[in-house]
Amino acid sequence: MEKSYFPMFVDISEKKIVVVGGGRIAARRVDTLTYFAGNITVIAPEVTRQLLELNEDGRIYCMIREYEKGDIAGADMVLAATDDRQLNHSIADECRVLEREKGRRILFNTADDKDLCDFYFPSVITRDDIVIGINSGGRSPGKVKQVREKLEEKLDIL
Ligand SMILES: C[C@@]1(CC(=O)O)C2=NC(=C\c3[nH]c(c(CCC(=O)O)c3CC(=O)O)Cc3[nH]c(c(CC(=O)O)c3CCC(=O)O)/C=C3\N/C(=C\2)[C@@H](CCC(=O)O)[C@]3(C)CC(=O)O)/[C@H]1CCC(=O)O
Ligand SMILES: NC(=O)c1ccc[n+]([C@@H]2O[C@H](COP(=O)([O-])OP(=O)(O)OC[C@H]3O[C@@H](n4cnc5c(N)ncnc54)[C@H](O)[C@@H]3O)[C@@H](O)[C@H]2O)c1
Repeated sequence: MEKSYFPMFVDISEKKIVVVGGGRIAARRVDTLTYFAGNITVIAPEVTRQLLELNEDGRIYCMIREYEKGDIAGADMVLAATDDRQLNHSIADECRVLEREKGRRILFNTADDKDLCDFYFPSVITRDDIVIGINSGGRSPGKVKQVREKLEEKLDIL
């Protein structure tokens, strides 16, 4: 049976979030996360201008260097979004080892392999107190984007 993912609205305001990678996808996700979370670290040798600005404003903390094993040790949530598939996968393994050996509970997401994710990154619309999350269970991310754009148009005329 095809799985569907439950839209659970979770308090991540004080969770420690580590994002590995600082390109287009990481920047898009960090932009969304800053609305919900106050403890975000980005680790990458190269980061987008948008991420640098968030760092300068003190909204996130950027470590401008390559990922090193152990960087995720204290994290509650980890997003791997590098263009190095092997690295993304080895961070997934590192999370699983920390869980097994240290009893840690880390929510892991990687942008390049839906089968390794504990959760999927949603498409998000925020309007005043309303938060809308959209997801297709990993089957149609392109369609999810279109639905978000259509909903935003409708909300704009309300
Ligand atoms: C919602 C959004 C959030 C965000 O990313 O911010 C998001 N993907 C978005 C867009 C998008 N993704 C892709 C394209 C180009 C192709 C196309 O057009 O189809 C576009 C369009 C674009 O970028 O324009 C390619 C892609 N996506 C995934 C893989 C890997 C795989 O399937 O295994 C690959 C191949 C990568 C490769 O080539 O290696 C996987 C995932 N992408 C997810 C989320 C998760 C649940 C998705 C769902 O709900 O089904 C999931 C499962 C896991 C995760 O990443 O959390 C965002 C729309 C935001 C918005 O605009 O509102
Ligand atoms: N889930 C999605 O929506 C989606 C959509 C398109 C692509 N992708 C996947 O996401 C990946 C990233 O895409 P992008 O467009 O952001 O790529 P990008 O090339 O813009 O960025 C890659 C980032 O990874 C960083 N990086 C590389 N090696 C690193 C290391 N050793 N340690 C830390 N950071 C390192 C780079 O410095 C850079 O910041 C793609 O390779 C693709 O597999 C996912």
